[in-house]
Amino acid sequence: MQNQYLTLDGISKAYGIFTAVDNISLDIGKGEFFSLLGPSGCGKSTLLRMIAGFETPTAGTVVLEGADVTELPANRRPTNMMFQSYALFPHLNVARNIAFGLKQDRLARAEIESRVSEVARKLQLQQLLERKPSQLSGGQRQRVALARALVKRPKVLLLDEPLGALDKNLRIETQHELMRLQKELGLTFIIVTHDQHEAMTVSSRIAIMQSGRVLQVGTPDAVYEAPVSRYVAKFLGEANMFDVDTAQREGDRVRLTLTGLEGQFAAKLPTGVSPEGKLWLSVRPERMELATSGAGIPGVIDDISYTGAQRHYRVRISNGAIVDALKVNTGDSQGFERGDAVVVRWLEDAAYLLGE
Ligand SMILES: Nc1ncnc2c1ncn2[C@@H]1O[C@H](COP(=O)(O)OP(=O)(O)OP(=O)(O)O)[C@@H](O)[C@H]1O
Repeated sequence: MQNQYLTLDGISKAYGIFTAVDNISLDIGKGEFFSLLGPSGCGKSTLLRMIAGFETPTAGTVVLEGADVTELPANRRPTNMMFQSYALFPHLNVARNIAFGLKQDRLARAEIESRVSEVARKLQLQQLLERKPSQLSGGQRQRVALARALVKRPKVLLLDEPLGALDKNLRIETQHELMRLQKELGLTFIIVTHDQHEAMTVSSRIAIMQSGRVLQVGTPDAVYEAPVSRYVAKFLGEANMFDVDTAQREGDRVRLTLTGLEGQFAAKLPTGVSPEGKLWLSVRPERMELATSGAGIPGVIDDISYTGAQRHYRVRISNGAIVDALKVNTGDSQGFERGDAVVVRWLEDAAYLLGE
């Protein structure tokens, strides 16, 4: 990771007896595009608001560039939050909306004008400065909301579900726009999202949260390829889970038997974890191989769905469970038909041993 820039050390936030954020420690590097990812209510907004200074932690510290900012109010921190576009002032034009925060800070008029025109140029808003928010498209409103946050020249930009209001195509376009801007400006972005695709697309690293805690932190690749638990694996896409009967550790690998299936299987252990309690062997659907014969678990194609780019096979295997296999549509193969007898198998490095 890059240099430690923003450090959260043992941060908690309790509301009465309810703990929304529970003892989180994180190091975020300068220039990172960092995502807080988790389901509704897991505490990601509360954590972001503590970084911003809108909430005070009940325990722990926030250190930015070596300075403890835990008790500093939001307007005195070098952070700024981008709010959803519906928070724009409807009666002010784009230029005035962007300038609003700078006026509040009592900057000189010439300084305000030059900053507004600079940010308008970066966000391609020059032609729209006289318009009111109601005269803009959703995507344009979003850019104004972003301009309003960036014009204050924060060192860390905080974004809480910034693209939630956009339709799918615009959302993808705006994700790329955000990535471009983040690189161009060299700023640190911290984004809150419950959308795993979004987090995977934009982030240098992701923190996956559940019930006020961080379960795993890593690059999109690392968390997808080597999740530390069943929960993380399922949250970041699809995963086949085979019930484990017995597990025997051999270094960073495990020898396994699986419920209702003959023979021995092997899996990797996620780094730094020794899963306990109920265990599963996990294989991603795109790593699942289907063949007509040879070694593997026998099964029958139960259902096929075709999504254009991919074929999704549901295979009923010999212990009665359903296995999902995804195949890229290369156009040159007919694939399998419903009712075909197949064997399913995977390369050993595609399998992980996971606990709850
Ligand atoms: N001011 C408050 N008083 C009491 N409880 C709160 C307060 N703010 C948040 N909470 C609770 O803390 C928990 C975490 O809320 P938070 O908004 O951080 O979740 P989130 O992960 O951002 O969810 P969402 O994606 O739905 O916004 C929730 O159960 C919420 O009800």
